Amino acid sequence: MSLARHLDPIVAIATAPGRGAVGIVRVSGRGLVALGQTLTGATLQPRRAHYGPFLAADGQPIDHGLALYFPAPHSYTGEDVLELQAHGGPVVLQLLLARCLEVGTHLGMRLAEPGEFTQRAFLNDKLDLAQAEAVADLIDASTEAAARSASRSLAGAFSHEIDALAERIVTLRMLVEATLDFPEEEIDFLEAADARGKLAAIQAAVAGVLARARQGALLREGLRVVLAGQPNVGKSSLLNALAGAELAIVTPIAGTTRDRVSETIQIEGVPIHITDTAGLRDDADASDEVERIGVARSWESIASADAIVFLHDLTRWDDPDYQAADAVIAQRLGVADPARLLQVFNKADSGRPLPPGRDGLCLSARTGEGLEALRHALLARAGWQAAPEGVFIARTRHVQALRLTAEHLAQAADHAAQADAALDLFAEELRLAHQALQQITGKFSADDLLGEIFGRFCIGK
Ligand SMILES: Nc1nc2c(c(=O)[nH]1)N(C=O)[C@@H](CNc1ccc(C(=O)N[C@@H](CCC(=O)O)C(=O)O)cc1)CN2
Ligand SMILES: Nc1nc2c(ncn2[C@@H]2O[C@H](COP(=O)(O)OP(=O)(O)OP(=O)(O)O)[C@@H](O)[C@H]2O)c(=O)[nH]1
Ligand SMILES: [K+]
Repeated sequence: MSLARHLDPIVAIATAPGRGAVGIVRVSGRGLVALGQTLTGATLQPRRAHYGPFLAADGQPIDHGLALYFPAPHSYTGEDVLELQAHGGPVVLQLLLARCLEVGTHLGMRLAEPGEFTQRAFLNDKLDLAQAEAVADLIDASTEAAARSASRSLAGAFSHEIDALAERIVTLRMLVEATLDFPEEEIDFLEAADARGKLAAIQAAVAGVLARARQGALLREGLRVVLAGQPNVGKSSLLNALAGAELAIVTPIAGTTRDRVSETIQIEGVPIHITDTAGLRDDADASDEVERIGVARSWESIASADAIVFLHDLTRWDDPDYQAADAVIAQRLGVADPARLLQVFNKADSGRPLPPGRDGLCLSARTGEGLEALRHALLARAGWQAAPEGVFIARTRHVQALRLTAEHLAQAADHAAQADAALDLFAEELRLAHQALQQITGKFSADDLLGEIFGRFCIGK
């Protein structure tokens, strides 16, 4: 992105759509002193709230509110930032937005694209890429633990770990590359500098960060669980019992929306997206298109689920029709990876034991007995183990970059282990490991990656 382009002032409503006590219109760019002057009729002091009118073209106030001016580089974006904090009505905010565009025409003022304020913060080195992503993850967090972790990542907890690893790889690379210039010393180099020992220590550190990033990604993405089973086995009752006081904070983001067939709960702060697959049984004789689509969706959620809870009814186990219908579902679920399947027997309060020859968890959605065991089984299936305090938020992208780093380091170790170790190959693997690691903080990244990351932000962020 050229310098000239990211100096174009941008403007957006920063607060959520709809009515609110206060609403903010935010501008970032250059030449904002004059803009503030025209809009408020006053000379704004840096970083000091100014109360007064926001003026329309005819000199009449659109509203009275607080104006805040942050001169570059000491602002969120690193550019001049002007905030108009008005009364939070949609019409007031639209009028202010239009007024900013009007007054800023000669500056090239335009509406901001989603994530563009944060993208500018990234381009101006206010935030690295992992921190910028954490901004979005903080806003989208559906549990308290996810929000706390995102906040830690935003403050730099994750980035610092990555930078420290990168630093250690750089030190080793410098040693190796210095030696490459003196071929006669190559033979002794690996011994003298304890390159193998240093590499092993870095590998261990990468493995540690990778394990924590996996936990962070789990906090962000959550676990997708599908409830499968015949009608009346107690799927809804189980969902309600699990939800109980543990409903995650529900947000309007696609996928965490609570509706008839899907709900997000939390277990130890891990978001658990549960989908009920009502209608599973009927797909063979689905009577209409709507039903067929419903059934197809059920199978889609099963295909993409991290865990499938196959629920059975202990009180009907002796009924041959019930068993036959269960077998049909079992057969269809059998195509799914058996490691994802949890066999769960409901209505244990009836006093019926686990059917002979069957393996699974017995519980009662009615009394709550056995629920704790199910919660633990779900978390274990997810691979959750960390205490939320030590966790930073992370994304699949980060986990993949760390895996790639670990692979290149392992390759480097292989080269170093050979009797006639090829130092140039060793050096090349270290370079690739370093590059993979830097993708996380965006010090090495492709433009299309940036577009993809910032394009998913909400408008005004
Ligand atoms: N009104 C308002 N509230 C907000 C934001 C905002 O843009 N406006 N934020 C937007 O996301 C978040 C806060 N993020 C911010 C980050 C840095 C700076 C800032 O002025 N940084 C300067 C000075 C730092 C300092 O004094 O220590 C700098 O980095 O140089 C401001 C807001 C949340 N709350
Ligand atoms: N005794 C006993 N009855 C239960 C238990 N859980 C659910 N039930 C009863 O079983 C019946 C069916 O429960 P639901 O939760 O509606 O079952 P479902 O699987 O969601 O049913 P569909 O929505 O038709 O698929 C209700 O009468 C519940 O009260 C339990 O743990 N013990
Ligand atoms: K039901």
